[in-house]
Amino acid sequence: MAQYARGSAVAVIRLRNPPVNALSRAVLQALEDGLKKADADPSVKAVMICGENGKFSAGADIRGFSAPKRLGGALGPIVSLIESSEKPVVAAIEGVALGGGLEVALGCHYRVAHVKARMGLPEVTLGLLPGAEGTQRLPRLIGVPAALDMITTGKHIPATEALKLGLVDEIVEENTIEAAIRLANKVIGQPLGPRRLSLKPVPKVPNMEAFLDEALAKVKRQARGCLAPELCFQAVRAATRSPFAEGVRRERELFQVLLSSGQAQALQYAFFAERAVRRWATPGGASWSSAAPQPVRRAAVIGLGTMGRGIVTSLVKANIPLVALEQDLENLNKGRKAVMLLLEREAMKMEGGAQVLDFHNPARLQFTVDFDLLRDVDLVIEAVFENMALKKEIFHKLSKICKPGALLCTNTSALNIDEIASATNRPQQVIGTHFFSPAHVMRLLEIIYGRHTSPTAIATAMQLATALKKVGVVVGNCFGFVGNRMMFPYVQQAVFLLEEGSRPDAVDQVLEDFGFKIGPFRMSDLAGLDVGWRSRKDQGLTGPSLPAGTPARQRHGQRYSPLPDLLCERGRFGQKTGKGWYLYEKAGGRTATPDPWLLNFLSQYRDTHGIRTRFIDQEEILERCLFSLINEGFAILAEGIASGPEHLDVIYINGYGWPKHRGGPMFYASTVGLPRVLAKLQKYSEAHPDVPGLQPSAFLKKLAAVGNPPLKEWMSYLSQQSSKL
Ligand SMILES: CC(C)(COP(=O)(O)OP(=O)(O)OC[C@H]1O[C@@H](n2cnc3c(N)ncnc32)[C@H](O)[C@@H]1OP(=O)(O)O)[C@@H](O)C(=O)NCCC(=O)NCCSC(=O)/C=C/CCCCCCCCCCCCC(=O)O
Repeated sequence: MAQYARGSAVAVIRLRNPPVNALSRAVLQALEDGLKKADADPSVKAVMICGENGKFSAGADIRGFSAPKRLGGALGPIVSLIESSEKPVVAAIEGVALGGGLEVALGCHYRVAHVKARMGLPEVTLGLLPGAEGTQRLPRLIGVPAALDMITTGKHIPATEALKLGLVDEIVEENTIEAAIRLANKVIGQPLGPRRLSLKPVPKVPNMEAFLDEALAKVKRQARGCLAPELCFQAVRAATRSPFAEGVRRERELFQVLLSSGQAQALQYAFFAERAVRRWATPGGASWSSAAPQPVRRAAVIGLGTMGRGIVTSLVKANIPLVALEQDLENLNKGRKAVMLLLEREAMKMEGGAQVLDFHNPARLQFTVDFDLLRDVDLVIEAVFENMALKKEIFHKLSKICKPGALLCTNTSALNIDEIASATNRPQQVIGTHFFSPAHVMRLLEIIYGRHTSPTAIATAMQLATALKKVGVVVGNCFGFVGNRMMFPYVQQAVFLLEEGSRPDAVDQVLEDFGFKIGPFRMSDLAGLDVGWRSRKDQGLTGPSLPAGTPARQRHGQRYSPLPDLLCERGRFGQKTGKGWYLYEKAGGRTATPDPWLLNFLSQYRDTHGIRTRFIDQEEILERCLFSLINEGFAILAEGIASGPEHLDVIYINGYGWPKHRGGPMFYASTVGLPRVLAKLQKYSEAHPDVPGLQPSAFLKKLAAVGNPPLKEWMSYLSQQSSKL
């Protein structure tokens, strides 16, 4: 709600809806009532609008957008009411003024912000646009280029930048409310016409149309199939072409298009899913609500390869003092140089730069080859090569050296956490922390608990994720955990499609058109084909340990494609060697071009194995890749490896380039409809009976059989299923 109070000549309207003062129906009604009351009271000469508990407002109540009676245009008229007030209205912006919250502030005649406040119009990230006249007022206040940037990206800007842009009139370090009341008193009686944004012209840009054409091309390039950025652009363009009232009409039309779009539903689902995964739970009964994290005052990272360097950079950026350890001086010096380079680059992007990060100070970042320096750290992240024997050796050493309470984390993408923990005297403090490359950039942190991992250890790893500004997702221990386990059947299908007649660029194109940042073959070339090759050799699927007489295209009675192994045997590791599934301009090059050699090689391969080349259409490519990945997701849920479909979706959006506007694989399955996913899997499985990844999971079958329930009810159908944990 909003609380109305009158002190001296300034009436105060305080938005109140904890925790972020979202604009619900009740808040809007109270805001409107407060404005009318102030208007009717002759002793009130000015109005100040602020938010409860140091937050102005995080905007419209997002849950309201999917409510049966949606409120689209409900806020615009209230913003107009504020602007048309004959008494000056001042916004006191503390904490955040986002979305509809900022639009309320734009209706005010003056804006005072606390220096630590953040402002933005993030509707685009929810598949919407600022539908309370924000697309028409903001360009009039800060100009078209800056407004377009804020509205089409949804970025939050700090108060200091808002002041430079002219978005706020004043920033203060002390009491924002007092400063706003002071300003309100000062401006009583001054003309309000020049302060009404709807009356201002949109500032001219030299050659506006050329500027807009270029801006549109950029927006389209970055949107990759997401609708909202382009419609945000169109709404701002309307401000440059039409009078205010007409621009508002256009904004409303576009808002309604977005509001009813599947993309908006997917993006809003993703918003809440990211928050839901913070409330982790394990089948054993441990949960976020009862487990308390341990403080991490000092950490250590072991191994300064690609992953270790990124992890060190992340910890430094999070202001956690640490020791970085390598096995010998040569690797240490190489690693130190690379880390320093990364940190210099990161510092350049930050206000205050290197001084803020303080990474030249050995008390904050110490490089060593001496394990003894790990005695007093609170947490260690081991990030060495994916080799079980090596990891066990390190964990054995750690359990002897580290203090009893230290948390021992292993950065692994697939290895068994329990086996690693078995090398220590404290398996309850061993946990998997699967970072994604580059570790200082990628937001996902998969947190894997083992059989003995304590709730405190999980809570501490989750707290670490928050400190590193990452999304931590707690999952159980199985080969590949959640992300890579779902990725295996996806990549497997992609390779099978090549065997049957497709081409790497055709498969990639279909998945990139779907919205993936990068298709499976480009991804594999980027990551390095040798990584999977090594793992397959370790598993005895290829290489010298493969028993003589094993059929080329079969392992353990199932279909297997040796294609990736054959490329590796020819030294084609991807970008690093200049050739893999594609050809690159040089070793380390990034421009992928289809390689005639590979196409010829594929055709010879098919001849050798008697495979009849057939045309494979886009639908089959998409369905076989995505539905096999989704199918594995259902198996993971049934086994209790993840506690809900939101976990899988958050992992895929933040770690695997899944297009956010499609909500994640499990949300996508819910939009396709589970009976359809099931029917397609059954069809493909009949055609390829030797591919277990295409055989529909029992959980999917059950959900389809009970009538395709909504995603949020799926887990309730598991009660009768057996959990492996
Ligand atoms: C930066 C944040 C604000 C805070 O971040 P942080 O401190 O990390 O905290 P969080 O964990 O993210 O959030 C805390 C909890 O608050 C919930 N939350 C946050 N914002 C909203 C919101 N806008 N609506 C609902 N709930 C919100 C969040 O889910 C957490 O709770 P939980 O853990 O999930 O339980 C950060 O939260 C953030 O970035 N928030 C989103 C900001 C944003 O995107 N704002 C834009 C919203 S869209 C908008 O404003 C559109 C305007 C166009 C015009 C619309 C006109 C219609 C208005 C009428 C609406 C009427 C609704 C009817 C409902 C009813 O019946 O009453």
